Formats: sequence, C-alpha cells, structure tokens
Amino acid sequence: MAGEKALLSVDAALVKILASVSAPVGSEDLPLADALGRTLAADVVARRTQPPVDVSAMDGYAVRAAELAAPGARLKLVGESAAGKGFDAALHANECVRIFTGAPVPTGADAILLQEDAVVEDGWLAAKAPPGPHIRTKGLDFIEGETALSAGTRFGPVELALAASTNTATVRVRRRPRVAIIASGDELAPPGSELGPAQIVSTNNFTTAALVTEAGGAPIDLGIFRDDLADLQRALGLARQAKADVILTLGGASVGERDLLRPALEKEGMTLDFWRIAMRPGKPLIFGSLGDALVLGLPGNPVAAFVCGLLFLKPLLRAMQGDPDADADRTEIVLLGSKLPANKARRDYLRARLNWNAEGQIVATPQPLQDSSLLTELVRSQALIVREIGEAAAEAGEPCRILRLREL
Ligand SMILES: Nc1nc2c(c(=O)[nH]1)N[C@H]1C(S)=C(S)[C@@H](COP(=O)(O)OP(=O)(O)OC[C@H]3O[C@@H](n4cnc5c(N)ncnc54)[C@H](O)[C@@H]3O)O[C@H]1N2
Ligand code: MOO
Repeated sequence: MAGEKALLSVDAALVKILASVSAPVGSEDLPLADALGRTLAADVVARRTQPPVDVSAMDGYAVRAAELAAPGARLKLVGESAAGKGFDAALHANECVRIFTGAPVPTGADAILLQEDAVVEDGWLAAKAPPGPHIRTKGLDFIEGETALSAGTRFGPVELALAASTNTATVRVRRRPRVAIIASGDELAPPGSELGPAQIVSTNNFTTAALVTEAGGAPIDLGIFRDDLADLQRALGLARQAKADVILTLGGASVGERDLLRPALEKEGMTLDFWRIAMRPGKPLIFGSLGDALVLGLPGNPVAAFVCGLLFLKPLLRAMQGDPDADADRTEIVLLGSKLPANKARRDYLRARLNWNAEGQIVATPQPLQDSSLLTELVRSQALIVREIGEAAAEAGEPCRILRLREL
C-alpha cells in the first residue's frame, strides 16, 4: 500500500477539477418547454404579481365574517365570482357572493364560507359553521419585479412551473457543454454485435452519455477505438474537431502496456493535472487539458466509470454551467446494516441496498460482491457507502455515510 499514501484524495481531486473552470460556458435563449435540466444564465424576474388579486382558496361563499356571527344570521346571495371572471361590484351590508376556488374575492368580503357549511334557500345563505379566511392574498406567492429564480438555478419540474407562473416564456440558459466520449479497448464491441469469446460489450459510453445528459451537457459518442496509439490520437483529433468542451476517455487509464490513453493524450499535447487518486473503485482517474478542452479520463471497469462519472463528471458539467452548488456534499448519515472491516489507503465507495428498520430509520447494507466489473450489483443498489481512508472496522447499527444513487 506504500505508493497509495501519496495519491491525491477524492476531495482534493474535485477541488482541482472545479478550479479548472475559469468561466461558465456561453448562453442561449430557450423556450421554457425546452429548458428542463438546463441552468439559468440570468435571473428570472417576476413579470407579474401572483396571485394578482386576493382569491378564494375554496369553493363556497364570499362573506363578511362578522355578519354571519349572530345567531340566525342570513345573507342575500347577490352574484357569483368564478376563476377568470370575478364579481365586479363591492359587497354591501348583509350580502354574499357564490365563489369558486381561484376566483377573485369581491371588495368588502373578508372570509369564505365553505360550500359544505352553507345552507342556501330562496337566494339567502345561512351557515352551519363559521367561515374561515380561506383567502390567498394578492402577492402571497411573489410580487412583480422580485427575483423568482436566480442565475445558476437548474430547471427541474418545479422551477419550470415557477418561471411559467411569473409569465416568462423564454429563459436565458447556459448552452450545453459538449462532451466527446471516447471508448478504448480491442475487446469492445457495440451491443447487438456478433461477439467473439474474448470480446465484451461496451457499456461505459451509455453510462457516461446518460450522466452527461442528466447534468445538462450534450454527449457526443465518438465510438470505440483500438488499443493503438495512432487510433487513439485519431479519436482525440475527432474530439477536437467536434469542439468538445470536455474530452471524456473511457478505459486504458491504468498501468498495463496496452493502457495507451495517457500516452496518446500526452502525444497530442495534453497538460496533465493529475493521474490516479485515492479511491476505490476509480483509482486510475486522469485529469488535464488539451487545447481549449478539459480532459477527464475514467477507468475502464464499469462501476469505476460510473462512480467517477457521478463524483467528478457531473459536478464538472454543473460548474461549467455556472451552478454555485456544483461541489455540494450530497452524502447523508444512515445506519450500517452489516459489519465492515477497517478500510485501508483509499476512500472506498461500496454498493449498498437501502431499507427501513422497524424504527423507521434508513439502513444501508453493503452488497456481498464489490468487484468493480459487476453491473448487476450496481443495479440492485440504491446507495454507495463511503468509507474514509483508515476508517476503523464498523459493526451493524453504527452510523455510516452514504451517497444515494437514485433520487427519492
Ligand atoms: N497492475 C495494476 N493493474 C490494475 C490497476 C493497478 O493499479 N495496477 N488498476 C486497476 C483498476 S483500479 C482499474 S479500475 C482498472 C482500470 O484500468 P483501465 O482504465 O486501464 O481500463 P481497461 O484496462 O481498459 O479496462 C478495465 C476493464 O474494464 C473493461 N472496459 C473497458 N472499457 C469498457 C467499456 N467502454 N465498457 C465496458 N467495459 C469496459 C475492460 O474490458 C476491462 O475488463 O485497471 C486495474 N488494473
Ligand atoms: O477503480 Mo478500479 O475499478 O478500483 O477496480
């Protein structure tokens, strides 16, 4: 383990990767319907007040609460206020108006009597129970001119809804960072091929293209290249032609004679920032720059490629789009489901199942097999248990740190 002590830590590697982003990528205007997953380049400022007037939160009757308080009180029903078409006069003494959810509250009314609590006979209203306020006051959600969403916010379903609600149809977002993906290995073939016994299907390009898309980037899958210096250099030329912001290489990153990516990158003029970090899986990570592009070289083992994609590629793409939380710690503490031995010289990311115990606490149980080639164990896992360098052996029931693999 002697050499591993000198390896860069995961945290230091992420700091270096994020520090390499000197400025966010450019921006473009998009219709809101196309903005899912994209990051705002400019604030969304409310173009109107919401709700624009006081509106009812319930179906019922708009009343003055004090007038219904007396025993036997009755109010005269004088009209109706519907969503989109209010009652355009004010309420006079002892009057009420039929009202529906979302409809403007007439001037003079201060409460809504629920329809379930109302008795209406011959145009007069009596109450079986007191009215409640049930009024959403003007501007309760936001006021015209307020910043509803700040630059750097990523559009998920609810951010789209809020932007729409401010009456914004077009938003200025960061363009998608272009990520050229280069798979390398003589053994690799695309799915659906006639495979020889020594061949395997290339999977990492699917994993990483999906991670790129999830992070708001544009994957450019350049295909599979041979373990051959000239072929790898050709791949890097294609990546540069494609004006990639990030060149993502898969495999060939380790120490074997056929691990030629680093030599090919160096031949093409890459400035190496670091190679190899203190994590498992994922030790042979490469990071550097080549021309205007950043270079991230992920290890070939499928689980290593995925975990490194999650920990380094996604934050990098978020930082390139101006997300101020790109480096946020997304780990959480839960309980360990089975005992673990002491950890050694690399931070370990163990695939684990999550479930609830009888007390409703979340328990993470490591999968029995942790080989970094096993995709089945990855698909069966909901989290990675993070074990620090040198962490002592742990018993079931002790706290442990996890990173969720799936959103709730
Ligand atoms: N002597 C040493 N051997 C290895 C070390 C080491 O430090 N010393 N590191 C090990 C670790 S950790 C890993 S991870 C692997 C990574 O090596 P490479 O990045 O050079 O990857 P390859 O050798 O090209 O492939 C490893 C493995 O993954 C499969 N692979 C590659 N690309 C793909 C792909 N696109 N889709 C699916 N599977 C892929 C490949 O067939 C190999 O089985 O090195 C260890 N060795
Ligand atoms: O990163 Mo490797 O996958 O530790 O085997």
